[in-house]
Amino acid sequence: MDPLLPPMAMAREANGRRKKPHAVVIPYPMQGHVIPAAHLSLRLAARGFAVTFVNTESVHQRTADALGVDPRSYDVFAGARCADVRYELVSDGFPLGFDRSLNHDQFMEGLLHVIPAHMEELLRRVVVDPPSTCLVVDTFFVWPATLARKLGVPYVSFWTEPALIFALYYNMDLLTKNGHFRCQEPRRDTITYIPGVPAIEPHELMSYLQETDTTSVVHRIIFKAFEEAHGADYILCNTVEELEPSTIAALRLEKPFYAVGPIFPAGFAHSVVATSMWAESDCSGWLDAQPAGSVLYISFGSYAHITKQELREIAGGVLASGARFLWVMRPDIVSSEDPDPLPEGFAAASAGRGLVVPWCCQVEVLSHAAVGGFLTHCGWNSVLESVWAAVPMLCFPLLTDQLTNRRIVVREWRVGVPVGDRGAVFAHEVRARIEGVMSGEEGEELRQAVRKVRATLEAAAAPGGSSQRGFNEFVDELTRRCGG
Ligand SMILES: O=c1ccn([C@@H]2O[C@H](COP(=O)(O)OP(=O)(O)O[C@H]3O[C@H](CO)[C@@H](O)[C@H](O)[C@H]3O)[C@@H](O)[C@H]2O)c(=O)[nH]1
Repeated sequence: MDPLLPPMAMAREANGRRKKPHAVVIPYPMQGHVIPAAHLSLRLAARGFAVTFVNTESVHQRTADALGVDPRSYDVFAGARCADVRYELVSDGFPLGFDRSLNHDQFMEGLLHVIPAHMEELLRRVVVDPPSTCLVVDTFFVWPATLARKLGVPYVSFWTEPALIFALYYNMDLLTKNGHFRCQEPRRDTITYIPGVPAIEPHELMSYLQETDTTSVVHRIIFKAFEEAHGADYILCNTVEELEPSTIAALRLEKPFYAVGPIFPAGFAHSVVATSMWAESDCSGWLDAQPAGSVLYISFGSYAHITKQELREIAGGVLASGARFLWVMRPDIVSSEDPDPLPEGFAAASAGRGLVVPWCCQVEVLSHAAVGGFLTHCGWNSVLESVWAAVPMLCFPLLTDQLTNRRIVVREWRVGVPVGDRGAVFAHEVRARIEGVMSGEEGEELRQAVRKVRATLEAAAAPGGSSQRGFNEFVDELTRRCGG
């Protein structure tokens, strides 16, 4: 009996039964990636996998700090006691006190050049029985196919964004060949040649594919990560088959591709795992006191920054609209060096109808009856959560997939409206859009549309639905391959 095997696996081996398959789940060390990976882990554990979940020491420390608990004795999965999830930590190469938000590019260089060595060391320790193990690793990492091959285990590439985004990155060579990417003067006409992808405009591409300087550290990460994705054995995606059928069908010609979304906490608004990297303010008392559907929820996620000028325009629009609002003002939203970036006088001018907090439990807020609209940066988790809560969106994408996600929200599903672009967002437009969504006829149409998309998500997630079937197929395949 191998003393390093998880206890459940040992018990089964001793009983002479099949070994449990072992999934090592490694999220990208960012909030929007850790949350779905944690819930995916619980799902895998519920289906008979022994799971090892790997957080970076930094994410771990921040989660413990957010909860006010001692990081030395804390396990993110402590609240999910019966789940067979072991919790491991790995260094990302930087000291815990290093400000990864302020020093973004330096941190990214670490993810490109330093973390792979730490991951290899960790995996050599936790992959004790390669035939029963698979790596379920975030697609944005630059090492998983290479390391999986070295260790003799399959690489499941976990994609936390829409299939559309995966397809565009996966086919960067086609974009390059056709002159839409990686050239000084990219073509501006519609892109019609990516397999399975409906016609898409260049300005709807992810921000990194719109940039002409492709030497940035993020570009280098994306190029390497998708080289690795080409070597993946399986793709697991937080999307829904019915919402992206042609794209998923085309990707299936390349790889086994499983659409298993939306990946949420089991009860949606209440999670048994604590994943927040900022302390959550309790907004329920304030929300309880607001009329149904009257509150605009505003948040730009965990990663992107906005400029002070953009913030000023948005704040001006929010004030002028007269709407009630709950605004998540992440302490580094402009920069860690400017923790209070709202315009002077904003608090006084909005007293009595607005609440500004550094962080909250977003799924709980979106589920509250008082919330009637979501001004969002269109991070994919936020989009899925907003649809699930049947809340229409006002879209102000900041970077990366968010620009493409806006197209899905506004043009494909018609469950949201745009409110300007980077560097071109204006208070009068923000005001008009808020009024339209919160109280106008437009809002009613959007609410009807969002209920329809929600029904699609719900059907996919229900027993017998496409995402459940996809997950079952994935579990069966991995159990067959890793079940000993
Ligand atoms: O006050 C808050 C704000 C956010 N959240 C949660 O944090 C997550 C944020 O995820 P997301 O909306 O996807 O935004 P980002 O944090 O910006 O996520 C990154 O990761 C996503 C998934 O890959 C990408 O789609 C985004 O563009 C990328 O910036 C969601 O689950 C929210 O519920 C909270 O719990 N409280």
